[in-house]
Amino acid sequence: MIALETLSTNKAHGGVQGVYSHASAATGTPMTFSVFVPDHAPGARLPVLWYLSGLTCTHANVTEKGEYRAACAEQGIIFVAPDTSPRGDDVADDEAYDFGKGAGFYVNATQEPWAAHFQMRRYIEDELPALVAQHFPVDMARQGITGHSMGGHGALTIALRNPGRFRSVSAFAPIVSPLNCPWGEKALTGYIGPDRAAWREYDACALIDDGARLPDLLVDQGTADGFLAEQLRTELLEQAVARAGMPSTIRLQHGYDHSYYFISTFMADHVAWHGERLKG
Ligand SMILES: N[C@@H](CCC(=O)N[C@@H](CSC=O)C(=O)NCC(=O)O)C(=O)O
Repeated sequence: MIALETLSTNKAHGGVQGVYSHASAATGTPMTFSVFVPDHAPGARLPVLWYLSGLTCTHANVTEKGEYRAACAEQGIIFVAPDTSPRGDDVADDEAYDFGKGAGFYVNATQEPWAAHFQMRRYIEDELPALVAQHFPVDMARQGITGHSMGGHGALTIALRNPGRFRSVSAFAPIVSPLNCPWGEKALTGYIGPDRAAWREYDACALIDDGARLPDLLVDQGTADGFLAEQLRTELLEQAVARAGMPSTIRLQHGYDHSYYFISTFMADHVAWHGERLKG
């Protein structure tokens, strides 16, 4: 069994909100994540919703500001929030907020100096699920995934690359095409290198164009989001799902920005949407 250190636990909405740390083989660093486990019958196994956070975040942003616990308690869903990058003094970094620590982009870096620790795809796709399955009462046949901004990009691309693994997929204000926005071009050039063909497995629109499909999809995007026009480019996802004939619900929410005020407003909707698909 992989060792897990409990950093804190607090009773909330009848369940337990915990924060945990472990030594990650994928990143070669300690990694911290949070888990909310609703109250449940002894021996019961609950569905799990993975939430991937955006640029500059740790597990703490959504844990403190995401307002998911009441909805998860009602739906009986375990909510897991990982960090967004490896951390530590020997981990490469960049002065900018959109590259390096806090900006792992859910990729396996191949370029130096990033490759040694920036293996967030492997961490999120393989290592953390195995760890969570060992330590928490999850039913791994009932997984959903969501995320915000860079984390929305992570949720979409991980789900598209792993058909059948997630029964439900949603996103809040996701980066939909790193090939076509400055955040994505900078991060993928740095982590993966200049060959843009190698970026396609990290681009939701390219994955859909290349044949990947989801059973359906929920996206909420605020119209007053300052990143919408240049970075998020929701219209590219609308075009990709239309080309593919892929069922999706992409909602433009009038007047909402990119913050956790927006995320927390629609969090219960997303948890309920996942709950419908994760039942039984
Ligand atoms: N500091 C930056 C903006 C950083 C930012 O807005 N981060 C978002 C995610 S953006 C895409 O991944 C976030 O979730 N921040 C944490 C929070 O608690 O709000 C700037 O000044 O432009």
